[in-house]
Amino acid sequence: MSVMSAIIEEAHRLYLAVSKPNVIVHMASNHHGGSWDRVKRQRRRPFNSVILQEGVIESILQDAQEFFASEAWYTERGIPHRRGYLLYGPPGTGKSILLPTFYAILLIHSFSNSIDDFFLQRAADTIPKNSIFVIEDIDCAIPPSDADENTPEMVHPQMMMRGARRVPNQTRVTLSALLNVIDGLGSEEGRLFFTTTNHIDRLEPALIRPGRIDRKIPYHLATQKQAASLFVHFFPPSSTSSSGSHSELLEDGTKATHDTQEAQLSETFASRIPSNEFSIAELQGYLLGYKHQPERAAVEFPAWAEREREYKREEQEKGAKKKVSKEITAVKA
Ligand SMILES: Nc1ncnc2c1ncn2[C@@H]1O[C@H](COP(=O)(O)OP(=O)(O)OP(=O)(O)O)[C@@H](O)[C@H]1O
Repeated sequence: MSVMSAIIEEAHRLYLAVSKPNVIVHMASNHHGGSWDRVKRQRRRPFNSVILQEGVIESILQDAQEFFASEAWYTERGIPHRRGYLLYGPPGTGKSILLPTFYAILLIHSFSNSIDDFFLQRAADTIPKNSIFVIEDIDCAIPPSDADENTPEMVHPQMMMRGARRVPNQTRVTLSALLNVIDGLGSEEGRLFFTTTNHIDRLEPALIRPGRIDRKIPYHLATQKQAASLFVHFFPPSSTSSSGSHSELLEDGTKATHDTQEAQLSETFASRIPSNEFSIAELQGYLLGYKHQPERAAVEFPAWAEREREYKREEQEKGAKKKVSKEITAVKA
């Protein structure tokens, strides 16, 4: 082996050693007209920290593994070796966090006037091998078909949380360019393509037809079972087993084991969660206020939920008033 190839092999070995526990995230940037030059490394998220309905993660993984193992099958039949997944559902349900469970991803995650057809095509042409291509919030990729010049702005779904700021809707990507990019993904070697949306109903049917999107995976607001899992994730039995403080608060007394106490607390918490009303992100926000107080976290949710509902009602009313006054201004003008 030549010195040079030994060095290359060693560099490769080191790269693998360093990168494995991490996800390498390349983000599309327009510094050089559409390249993947913004790279960050983040810890690979363990699959078991993503709390989805039973079997969802396993089925995606199995599907992806089978896809990578069947390159020859695709080639023999002349079918592009590409597989597309659409993750759709309300904000804060875990669509984005599933992605860093894979090893390397390429991410286009915010569409603005800096992204146009040229940018998109160039980024797609330079996708490194063995990476997963992700377009977040694909409904924001192209302007809505009913947009007119009087629709100067829209709310980016990720901005709909508290403190939301309106952002200009000036994306310059066309549907045909987006379709070309997705169709071109299989032209070299196997590509997994993931995209997410909060609004599946707003997507052009052509964008999600089979062959472009092969699996549509719905995400939902939290069930009681997911709420219980999240609670256990926050307060694993081992983290509090040395502290006996919470045992006094349990109704059935002192004889219960710590594991049983934890299980009881998570059940208590889950029983207070109305199914399909709050997202996991919202429940997580609530639990963060009780990092070291599992007993209080388990029982105080209803009061918090009432305040949240009130807040959302007020926000909705404000939004409705704003819309009416905008319409009045438009009619006057
Ligand atoms: N299913 C879940 N399991 C574990 N944590 C979750 C889950 N859903 C949301 N979270 C937590 O909430 C945060 C937001 O989640 P994420 O960004 O994946 O939501 P999203 O569905 O992509 O939202 P959006 O549609 O607004 O982009 C995450 O950082 C994570 O900590």
